[in-house]
Amino acid sequence: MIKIGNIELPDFPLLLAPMEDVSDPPFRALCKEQGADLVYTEFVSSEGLIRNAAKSVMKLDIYEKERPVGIQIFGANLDSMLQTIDIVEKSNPDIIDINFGCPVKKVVSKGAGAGILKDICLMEQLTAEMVKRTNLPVTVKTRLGWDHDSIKIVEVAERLQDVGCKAIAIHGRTRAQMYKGEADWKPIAEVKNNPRMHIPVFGNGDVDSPEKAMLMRDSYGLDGCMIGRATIGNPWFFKQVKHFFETGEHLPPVSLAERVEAARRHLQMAIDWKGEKLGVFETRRHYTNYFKGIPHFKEYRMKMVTSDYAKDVFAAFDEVEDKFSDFQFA
Ligand SMILES: Cc1cc2nc3c(=O)[nH]c(=O)nc-3n(C[C@H](O)[C@H](O)[C@H](O)COP(=O)(O)O)c2cc1C
Repeated sequence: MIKIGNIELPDFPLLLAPMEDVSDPPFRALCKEQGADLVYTEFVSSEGLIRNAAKSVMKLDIYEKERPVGIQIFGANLDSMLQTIDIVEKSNPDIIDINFGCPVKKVVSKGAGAGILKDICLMEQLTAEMVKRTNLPVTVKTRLGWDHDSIKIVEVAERLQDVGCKAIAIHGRTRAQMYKGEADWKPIAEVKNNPRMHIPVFGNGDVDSPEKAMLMRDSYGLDGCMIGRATIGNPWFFKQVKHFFETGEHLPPVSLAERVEAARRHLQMAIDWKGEKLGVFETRRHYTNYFKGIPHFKEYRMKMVTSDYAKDVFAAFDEVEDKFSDFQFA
């Protein structure tokens, strides 16, 4: 069993990575149903929350059925981050996660996200103060370092642990790499193998098959696996990995009927959550992913993403189900 504070997770838990514009409550709920052991919100701006910006506040919504869930926040200003804790606690998450890994310029230029990897003392101080401010477990998601020459992830992880961080998820790339090249899990294994390390160390980066998840578990000895891109349009990935762990066999490809059903449920949950107008709008970005591989899908996608009314989108789902009932996904 793996513990994050008092939260108990099974051995080698599978975590849904925080993903902007992807990890919304309906998607997280679908991933949970398919075997995700812990899910995270997309990152939420501390400055946005303090300004009470509707877009940021909405990201704090969670469903009971998706627990345990971590709300991920980012920022570089200590006062703002502490105020943010008070706001986030009202949503009653199970975990507060700090984003020390976002590589995008507009975030790092303010010293937030991966920008903080240039100032390990501030990273440590922010974590320490946030831990003191809340009774919830505080976890960190970060990258290997700012660039290849400045990787100090073993020291960083130990310092964060020593100030009370309860788990660390590490993306095996530096900020300089952005998403280029391959994720390197060796430095993550070094963090795990540090005899002083006792909090869970989760690996992240490029897990896109059950075999790779198994490699992370068996060859790198990590405590769990955080999965991002492989789950986009594919919440079934968690079930596929778990099935492979249990049987050594692959599940058959997900059928069109299951995909249509997931898209329907995603839309319905979004409507119940935000109302028809916003629910229809916010769910549009997911359709390409659910139906990836269908030939000449554009015509149907256009119907799904240009309509303002749920009934038209549901009708487009029915049409896809009808038209492509024989289509075999890879
Ligand atoms: C569309 C997208 C949005 C992302 N948003 C976030 C985010 O909000 N917070 C975060 O910590 N990482 C974010 N990431 C990074 C992922 O959590 C993860 O670290 C990265 O994709 C590598 O894992 P993967 O190879 O399993 O996708 C995002 C990645 C993608 C593809």
